[in-house]
Amino acid sequence: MGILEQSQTFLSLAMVACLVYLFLRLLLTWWILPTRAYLRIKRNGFGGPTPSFPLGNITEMKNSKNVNDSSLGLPAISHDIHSTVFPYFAKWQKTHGKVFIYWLGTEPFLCIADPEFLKKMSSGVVGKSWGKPTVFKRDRNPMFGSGLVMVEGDDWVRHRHVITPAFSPPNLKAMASLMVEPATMMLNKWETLINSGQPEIDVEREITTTAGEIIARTSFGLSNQNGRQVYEKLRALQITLFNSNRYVGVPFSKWFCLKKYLEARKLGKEIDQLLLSIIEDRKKAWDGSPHKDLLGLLMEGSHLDGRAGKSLTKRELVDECKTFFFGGHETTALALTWTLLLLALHPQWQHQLREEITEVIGDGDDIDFSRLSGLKKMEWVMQEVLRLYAPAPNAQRQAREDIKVDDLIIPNGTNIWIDVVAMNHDPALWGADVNEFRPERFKDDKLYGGCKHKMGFLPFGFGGRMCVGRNLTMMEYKVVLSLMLRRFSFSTSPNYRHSPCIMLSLRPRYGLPLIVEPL
Ligand code: HEM
Repeated sequence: MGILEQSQTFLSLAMVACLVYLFLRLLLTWWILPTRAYLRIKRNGFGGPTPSFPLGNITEMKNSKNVNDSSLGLPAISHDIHSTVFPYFAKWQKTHGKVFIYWLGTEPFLCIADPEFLKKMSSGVVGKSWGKPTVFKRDRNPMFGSGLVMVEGDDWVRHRHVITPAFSPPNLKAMASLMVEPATMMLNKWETLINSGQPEIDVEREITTTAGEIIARTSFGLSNQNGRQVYEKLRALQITLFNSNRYVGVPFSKWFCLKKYLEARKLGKEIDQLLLSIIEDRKKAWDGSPHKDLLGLLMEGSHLDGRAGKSLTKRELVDECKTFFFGGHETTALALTWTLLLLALHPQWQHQLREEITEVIGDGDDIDFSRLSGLKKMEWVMQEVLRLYAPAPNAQRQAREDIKVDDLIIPNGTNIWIDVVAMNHDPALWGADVNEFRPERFKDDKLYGGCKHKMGFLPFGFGGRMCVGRNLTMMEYKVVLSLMLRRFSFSTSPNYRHSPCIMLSLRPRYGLPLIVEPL
């Protein structure tokens, strides 16, 4: 055999070896490991719908009927939404109970809507020992990168250690003033629209834009051109990622929407560059007095000197800015949006809140931020809205060790999906009036609203990984709602179609048109 033939044979063998290796790896990743994990979980006796390869239960999920998708207008409004937003979970729960296994592509998930099981499962696991499902990390990388939502272990401890002080009450108070201008601009625009004969306003779209502007100001500032560009590109990234019909967990699914994927990657890189340039500019201009936004506070907390174990790198700061934007903007906007729907449906509560605002913070143009904590009824309303229409409809985890629950073992690597909406609408936890809007249930029990189990109401998650931005949200909610209720009253529009749906968060599928009238 000549040298040429020998090298050709060698190349062919090498190619075959590569293909065999690739095939075995894929088999291992998509079939053997998940099946092994599944069998280990199933050994505990959990049931669940039968999966198929490679979609798991996705086909059934996509084909499930949204039973309340009403085009019937107002009479059809029901707050009993679990079977509307998660029809497949509602169905599987009836057959398999409140803890069962379902599959996203080749990834098995343990779905939990039983607070006692959740309590037992999480009691021995500290924040740093929880993982986040790898399959979501890949999917959401352009949004969160290695930000707090996704990091694990000692990295999570380090991030949380630097980030938590930025959300301290004095820092939040300084941020409150950044919220007033965008909210007032939105309200001025509403007044102009009403004066020009358009009293019906899609408040969801308006509030989402304003909340985006607020979170951008509070996260990294919008005072220079780069800040504004980051904000615009972050919004474009969000639309790009969530307009694609994704098949999370399905092998090669990324390639089905390659164009969107490449677009998101390009936007992601541009955003990173802009944020890096903001960080560099601030570093150069550093005079010891930090900007009062979150990035400024994190840079101060990090000193950017690379002290191991105590600081965040520039790359990590970039990811945290993106995390605040994506974690904090839509959730808060949706809390406000659903509040306006419920207040429009319950004018007596609208009236009560307006009275409270006048009593506690007065009815001038300014807001004394130190008085916001006196808005107690507004807090009950917020809690009740988060219960009926949880903007974060689930919490997710991945076990990083075997977890014992009584005689059962949740094996290392198990993906966990906590069905918050199911628990919030469970009559066994809340009583027969579970689907009624009754903010007063939080009067004597401001944290749990009389829920029969302390793990049954988790609007901001649980344990060490509970939402770091919850006090910022509470402040924004009070500032923006006070400004709105001082100037306008809200009533329902016949054009509203009640169809809550999940697009990462829980949102009104067709927006929220309301009739807005100046007071
Ligand atoms: C109504 C508004 C909000 C809701 C309903 C909400 C809900 C949640 C939930 C359910 C979690 C997961 C907790 C867990 O896994 O146990 C979470 C985590 C998180 N949230 Fe929020 N959130 C809101 C607003 C915000 C805001 C305004 C920010 C930041 C500016 C923020 C930043 C974060 C971060 C960084 C995490 C990750 C915490 C960690 O893993 O240590 N959130 N949030």
